[in-house]
Amino acid sequence: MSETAPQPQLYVALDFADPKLVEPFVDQLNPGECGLKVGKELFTRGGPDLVRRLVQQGFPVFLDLKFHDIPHTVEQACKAACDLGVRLVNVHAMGGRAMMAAARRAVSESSGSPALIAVTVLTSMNQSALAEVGVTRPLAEQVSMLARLAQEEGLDGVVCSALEAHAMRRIFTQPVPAIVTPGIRPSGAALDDQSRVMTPSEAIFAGATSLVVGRPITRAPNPAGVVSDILASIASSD
Ligand SMILES: O=C(O)c1cc(=O)[nH]c(=O)n1[C@@H]1O[C@H](COP(=O)(O)O)[C@@H](O)[C@H]1O
Repeated sequence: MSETAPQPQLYVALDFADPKLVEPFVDQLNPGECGLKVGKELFTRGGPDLVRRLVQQGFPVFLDLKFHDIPHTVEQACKAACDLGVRLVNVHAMGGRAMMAAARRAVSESSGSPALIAVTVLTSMNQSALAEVGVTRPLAEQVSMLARLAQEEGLDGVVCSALEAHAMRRIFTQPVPAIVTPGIRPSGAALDDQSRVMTPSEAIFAGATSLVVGRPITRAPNPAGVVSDILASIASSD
């Protein structure tokens, strides 16, 4: 198991269509309070230089590219991700054991110390969406099965919904596992395309170690205020 840097309790998902919107948005946030998540949309438009700039500004960065490919390709992609100096990288557990082992090798051999986590079942999916892709096992069991595979291959944690966080704590027994939960909605916020959701304080209480929150922050009139409110609400659930 690698020695990884600590993870922030909150990653703000920077799902912006235009990279020019990132700088003024990020200027409102404090690297001591939250990390930033760069996903497929922003990375495809903004590229690695944008990620490097966020790292240079002192933010912990979660490069959320959910690699899912043959083992060699994922190994090389993970090396490239680590070279950017990010704090957290992810792969899809559905890529299988050999793919996760290749990712583990790449990240362990990198000079940085990002945590490597596996996406289990996307938080946008429910039981019937899972059945449509041929998985008839109960959703929670599917999450646990994939998490066990990831744990056996030495990954540092998982991405799952907060509904499964408690079960993940029994699978990842290291002192500081990375149980990263998107699908977080402050009470009353729109669900958007998320299915398996919890509020920030419920998620931390359930065992999540880092929350991923996008639209409830990025679309708010006062994003820094929402960040403060979320951090205050989880401080009492630790
Ligand atoms: O890996 C992820 O970050 C992720 C996994 C998952 O199962 N569900 C999920 O929503 N995400 C990401 O988390 C973010 C959630 O954004 P909001 O729904 O706007 O809060 C998006 O950037 C998603 O790509």
